[in-house]
Amino acid sequence: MNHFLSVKEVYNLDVLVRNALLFKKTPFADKHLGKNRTIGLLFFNSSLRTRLSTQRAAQNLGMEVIVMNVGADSWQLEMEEGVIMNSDKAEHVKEAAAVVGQYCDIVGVRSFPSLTDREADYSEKVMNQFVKYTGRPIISLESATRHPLQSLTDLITISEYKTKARPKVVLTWAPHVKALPQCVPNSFSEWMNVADVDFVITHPEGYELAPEFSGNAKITHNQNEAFEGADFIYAKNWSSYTHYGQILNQDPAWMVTMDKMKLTDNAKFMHCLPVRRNVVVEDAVLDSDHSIVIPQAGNRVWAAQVVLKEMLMGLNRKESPYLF
Ligand SMILES: NCCC[C@H](NC(=O)CCC(=O)O)C(=O)O
Ligand SMILES: NC(=O)OP(=O)(O)O
Repeated sequence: MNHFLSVKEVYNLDVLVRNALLFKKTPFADKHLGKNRTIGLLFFNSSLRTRLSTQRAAQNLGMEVIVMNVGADSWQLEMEEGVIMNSDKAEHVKEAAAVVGQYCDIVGVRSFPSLTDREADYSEKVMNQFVKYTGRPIISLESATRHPLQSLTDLITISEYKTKARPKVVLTWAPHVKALPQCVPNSFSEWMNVADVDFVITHPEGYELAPEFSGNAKITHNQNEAFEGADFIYAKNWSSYTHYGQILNQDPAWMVTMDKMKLTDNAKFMHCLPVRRNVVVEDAVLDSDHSIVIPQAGNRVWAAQVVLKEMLMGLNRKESPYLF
């Protein structure tokens, strides 16, 4: 694995999930692999889980970790090519990314979408600049359109908790007070569409995801119908893709409640977190046995660790091609 930006870089999904669960049993089995290797984690946006779990995963592999809140601590970066840099942005990504590449063997980047310029966001302008100029393998820590470490975690968690060979997995839109990215639902859909699950998406009208992500999923505007017989309920708010970045609906009737969970086949409740209680999902669900959001977040470590292991093995192969 060179870069990790989407499910497309994954050669064998089943093996990746199985190896992640092996790390859960023996976290330090590959402690030697990251010796004298450094990962740099660059955050343009806030994070709790991604930052700590990736750091922990790297440490489990024996790596050194450097973290920077680019949005707050370093220079503001210019992402456009060929511009006159007379605004507030002091440094171009061409230099910044290349310099970070001098200090690190692998670089992680978190950069949310603007939600104002759909074309720029969906062309992954920022992430691609880092891929182009860092000269190192890049791991997405949530980009403008995807959150692959989260989706791998979700697949690992579903594999762990499923009680049927082919569970029914429902992605449901839920209300929110802010306009949020489509990354998590895009990415979740992309991964579920290649996994062995019965995948259903439910959302109000106007919240259709980009077709490249929703793919062949069953889509319904009837949330109750979607919940019937479900084994997993995955809740998430997102802003509109078609009316780009807008909030079209804040109807509290879309909140996940205990009454709705009763329609399911005793489903597990999942959310990537952070979650707003009693807006997205009511307390009663989050505090019940339905909720697996904490072990789900715990699995972020094993997802990051299995991806970093693949990347480290790739680096070793490149540097010592005759040993492999
Ligand atoms: N990394 C996981 C989700 C990050 C982001 N959520 C948020 O920004 C929530 C912010 C709030 O609730 O104020 C999102 O939806 O993509
Ligand atoms: N789920 C997730 O990515 O959480 P953070 O935004 O806290 O990293």
